[in-house]
Amino acid sequence: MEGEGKYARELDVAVRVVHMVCALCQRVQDGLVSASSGQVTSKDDDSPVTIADWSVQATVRWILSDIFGDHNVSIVAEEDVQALSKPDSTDLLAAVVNTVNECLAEAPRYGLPTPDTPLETFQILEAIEGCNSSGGPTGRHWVLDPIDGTLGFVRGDQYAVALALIEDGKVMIGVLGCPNYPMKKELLNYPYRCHLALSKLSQPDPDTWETGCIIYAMRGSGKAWMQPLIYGDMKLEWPNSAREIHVSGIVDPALATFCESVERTNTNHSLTAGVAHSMGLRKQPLRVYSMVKYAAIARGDAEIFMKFARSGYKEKIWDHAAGVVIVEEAGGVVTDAGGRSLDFSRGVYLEGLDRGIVACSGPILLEKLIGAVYASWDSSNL
Ligand SMILES: Nc1ncnc2c1ncn2[C@@H]1O[C@H](COP(=O)(O)OS(=O)(=O)O)[C@@H](OP(=O)(O)O)[C@H]1O
Ligand SMILES: [Mg+2]
Repeated sequence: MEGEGKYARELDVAVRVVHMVCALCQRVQDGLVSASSGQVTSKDDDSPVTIADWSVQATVRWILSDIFGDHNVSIVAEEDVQALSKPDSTDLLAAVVNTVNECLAEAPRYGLPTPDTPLETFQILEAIEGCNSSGGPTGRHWVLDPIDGTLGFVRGDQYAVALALIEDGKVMIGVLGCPNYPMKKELLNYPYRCHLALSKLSQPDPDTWETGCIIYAMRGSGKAWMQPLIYGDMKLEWPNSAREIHVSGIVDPALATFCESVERTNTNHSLTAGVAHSMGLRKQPLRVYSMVKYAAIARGDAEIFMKFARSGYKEKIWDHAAGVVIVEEAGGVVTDAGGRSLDFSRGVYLEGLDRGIVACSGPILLEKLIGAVYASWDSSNL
């Protein structure tokens, strides 16, 4: 099991807290999908943010600070309090305060501490603001994407909660909560809403893992693990049916599946189509929101992931850290398009990235993929 090693305590806490906030997210997503409007706010860059983004960030900060000590915890995370502090955001802020307190009240079921009294608004704002570290080459930094794939989240589709721990510039542990990624991989092939409609007709069955999963790994263990999400009144009992996961053994491009971003603003679909053609991939791309794509590679449900953002866009560490260590420990490889490892030591951004990010189930496919990127690059219109 994963219970040994320098980061055993951190991993245990990280897995528990991700389980807990996934339940929060599912409640909010159910509400969003059935509500008509008014629950999604736009940030200054026009990207969407919901009460779940802030609530997850505040909850994770409170738990990590309580367990490891406020002054020992540095967190690099996606959200700030700007939109939440506007004069017309009172209802939004009240909803966040409620959501965080509801979630923390459940903490003992996850083996986590709970506050003696509900947190006050200022404490919750402080917790969100307290995640403003910018990482760097030395020391320990937690990296959190409270909701990765916010578009998928608001559309009732795939999203992930991603928590990683970086020490001295290296990602040492990664946890991905994928509440809408059940055991059956076929379900990734069509919008999650369809599955949701079907599964609402019956109670989730833990043996078929219909409720989604948590995936995690510790650097150097050579292992990656998956647990089913708990639901209803269940208590998180370690090891919670954990099972080891591994990347796919497929090396023939004709049999390989590649996955990529849904939104064409986030990746260049015509470039990836050219690369796919050049390396002999035959299957249709699997377009999935969020870091669930890394989870798909680690679980062996897909063999290749590519992301080529438009030039000028800088990738953030919270969109990749957890996924990278999980894929690597599950037996896969993640590099930039020049075959170099991603550098998590340079702050909030993945500086020095050569064109884009690729992940493969192994070195044979990676070599072919990088060759195909070189062959396709000049004809792409980036
Ligand atoms: N222009 C642009 N180019 C590239 N990447 C961008 C861009 N804008 C945003 N982002 C970041 O991409 C994150 C979502 O990536 P995905 O691969 O999951 O995309 S998609 O949702 O499937 O379309 C997304 O994460 P979330 O904000 O957590 O959803 C962003 O951090
Ligand atoms: Mg993200």
